[in-house]
Amino acid sequence: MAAMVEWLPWFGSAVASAIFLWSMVQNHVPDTLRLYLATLAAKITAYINPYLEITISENRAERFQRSELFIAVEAYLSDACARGARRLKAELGKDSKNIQVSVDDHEGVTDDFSGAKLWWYASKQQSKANVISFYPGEDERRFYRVVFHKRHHDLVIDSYLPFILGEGRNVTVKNRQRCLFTNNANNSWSPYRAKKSVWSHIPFEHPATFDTLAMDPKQKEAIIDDLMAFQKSKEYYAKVGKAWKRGYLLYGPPGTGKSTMIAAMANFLDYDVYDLELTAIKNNTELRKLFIETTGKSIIVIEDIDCSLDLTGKRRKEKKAAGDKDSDDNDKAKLPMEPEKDDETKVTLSGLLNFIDGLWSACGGERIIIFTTNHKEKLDPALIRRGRMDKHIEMSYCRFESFKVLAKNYLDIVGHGLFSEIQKLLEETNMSPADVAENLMPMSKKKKRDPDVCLAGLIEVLKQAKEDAAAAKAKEEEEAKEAEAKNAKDKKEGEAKKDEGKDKIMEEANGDLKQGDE
Ligand SMILES: Nc1ncnc2c1ncn2[C@@H]1O[C@H](COP(=O)(O)OP(=O)(O)OP(=O)(O)O)[C@@H](O)[C@H]1O
Ligand SMILES: [Mg+2]
Repeated sequence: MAAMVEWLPWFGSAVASAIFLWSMVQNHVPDTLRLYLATLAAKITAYINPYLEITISENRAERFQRSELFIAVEAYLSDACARGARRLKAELGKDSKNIQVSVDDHEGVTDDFSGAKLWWYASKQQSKANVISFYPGEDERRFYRVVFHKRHHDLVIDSYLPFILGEGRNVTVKNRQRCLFTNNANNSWSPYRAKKSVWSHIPFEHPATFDTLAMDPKQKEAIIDDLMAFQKSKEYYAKVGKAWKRGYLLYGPPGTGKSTMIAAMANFLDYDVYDLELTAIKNNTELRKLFIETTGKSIIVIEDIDCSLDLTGKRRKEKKAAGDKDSDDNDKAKLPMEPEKDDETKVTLSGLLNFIDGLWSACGGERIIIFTTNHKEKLDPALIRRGRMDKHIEMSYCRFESFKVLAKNYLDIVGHGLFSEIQKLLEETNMSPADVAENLMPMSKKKKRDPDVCLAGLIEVLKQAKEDAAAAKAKEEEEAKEAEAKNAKDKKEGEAKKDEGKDKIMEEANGDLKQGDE
């Protein structure tokens, strides 16, 4: 069938070309008759061969670039139709460990679309250009050709090819090697280097998933639902005129799984991760450049936002207004000709807000922004108000529900005689999942992870933590009491001094009055 599809258009074209050539060689035939014969040849071709063909070649006009449509067709055919093909070829995907299977050259594949039948085949031809190539196969031009009945012309152009482009892009995204990007320090940006040099990247291979994430199951389910709703809401965001993005604030004590949650989200959504180090950015312009260079289907992360952003402008002004002695002294110390210090970060709150509000994220859709912090209360309310950070997620200390997930992950157990004691202790102690997990890892001498040993060890650690917490609390209370007592004493002494002063003034006044009477 594939061979027939391949030769059918050729046959029609050959007949038409023969007629046309014959007319051309008959020089004595007048022009009008030649034109008539050419038209006739085209009509005969159409009559004999009612099929049209569209060729999608690999190379774009710009050199060394593959046509996006070609890549999409390749991906689409390998995913949707390749099962019908008998000859496939396998290659190691670019920048990836995945093996990618596609339709082999000269192999035909059929596809159905809205009642139309389409025949695809892949092929290649030698480049006619006189170029010496250094790599084997470089002078070959690969192409895909689709053949269909001419009555489906409009359907194929208006619906089928756009459909293939969309589907192919989805498959390409699914098959790509996801990456973890980090921003380079400004001095490594170069106009001569590739566009992406503002970010460096490595393959993203974090194993965390929502199954391995220890947290309250209801909270976890709500987050998964939220992410799924976001992913499916392209049309909704377009309808309400909002950039297709969502902001999450993850807050909680160290070791409660904020970074792990980000990895789980990226794995769940199949997104890249851009880890933005604000302290390496000099100003808002650089921030903008970095954001523009991010791609869709990505999570942009700013970890420990309270530490990395001084929320400059506003806070400095506030400090000065309050007569901040340090900053005044610094200003005075500066010599008039001293150049401005250039290396401190000048990313401002408003620069960041601009981005979050959609100005910069509007250059591409499907992005998630995540801030993490250990101190939510330290953040400027403007930064985390709903609408900017749409969802605030608290990552809390390990309670029994979270512990059960860790026990399943680390020890492969869902129940144990020591669970009830651990449950009680976890309610009475604030221990992070990171610390609990650490105690579930030790191996026995037989190089095995023994649940009895690990859980008994965890109980000991929890008891110790409980005692430490109680001792710390008692100490705190004692210190508070001492401070209170000192305050009360100081107050008493102050009042006594005040009374003494008053008595003295009265005595002096009385003395003055007596002298006056005399
Ligand atoms: N909720 C959790 N579920 C599963 N593992 C966790 C969880 N919390 C912590 N861990 C384990 O502890 C380690 C540290 O956790 P993680 O880096 O996610 O904490 P964090 O909240 O980001 O801490 P920090 O505030 O210090 O950045 C992880 O590698 C993971 O193995
Ligand atoms: Mg972290």
